[in-house]
Amino acid sequence: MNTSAQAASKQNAGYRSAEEVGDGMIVGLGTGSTVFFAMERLGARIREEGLSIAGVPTSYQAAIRARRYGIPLTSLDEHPGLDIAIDGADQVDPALRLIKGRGAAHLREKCVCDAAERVLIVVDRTKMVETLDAPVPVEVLPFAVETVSRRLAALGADPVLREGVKKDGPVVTDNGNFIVDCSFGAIGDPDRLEAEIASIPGALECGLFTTYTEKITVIIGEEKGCSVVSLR
Ligand SMILES: O=C(CO)[C@H](O)[C@H](O)COP(=O)(O)O
Repeated sequence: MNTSAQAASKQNAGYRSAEEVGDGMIVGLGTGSTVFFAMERLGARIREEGLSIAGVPTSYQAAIRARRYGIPLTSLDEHPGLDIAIDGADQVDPALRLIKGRGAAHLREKCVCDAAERVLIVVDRTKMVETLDAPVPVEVLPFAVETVSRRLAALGADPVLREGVKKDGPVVTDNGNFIVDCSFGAIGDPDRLEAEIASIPGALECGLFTTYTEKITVIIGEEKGCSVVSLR
């Protein structure tokens, strides 16, 4: 898919997801280029229709974007139950299991996903795969980065500490932790792998999302229009 087709697909998915948001809702706001289109459209609905919502941002980047689009912000402390969350993904399999975290925001994104009644995942078609096989990001307590990396290697990964692009040294997340990217190749049993990673002390959260499939709706943006997939 060329870049302009991909941008149009992301925009269509993002805009479509914003139409699912109703007056008075508390909305989880994911991180990434696709969900930013959703925020842009939500901002337009606030201005044009008087839509009244508040968003819980999953990163500094999401908070900055939401403010720019005029979306009032709140927190999980104030709203531990969210009506809906909108987020992107790096890969989606036919059972609606996800790999997330290219933007290193998956720890907060998982908290928001867990707190939401419904979750809209906005992607372009390149993200839809038969088998999850992208590197799985793991947010790691810096104190334990070596022990966690050893345990991840024992699970079959090739763990790589994520380095900054416009910064020397490791990427530091919004929570003050490191990211270790783990290539496992094709992941035969994502549910088990997520549980195994969760059992490692110091591995704070991984980018596999396997337990929310029943409340997820995937909006797949196409160059023209969208298709919608859910298990319900
Ligand atoms: O998980 C994420 C950030 O942690 C993003 O949602 C995911 O990387 C998709 O991003 P994009 O919409 O820019 O392709």
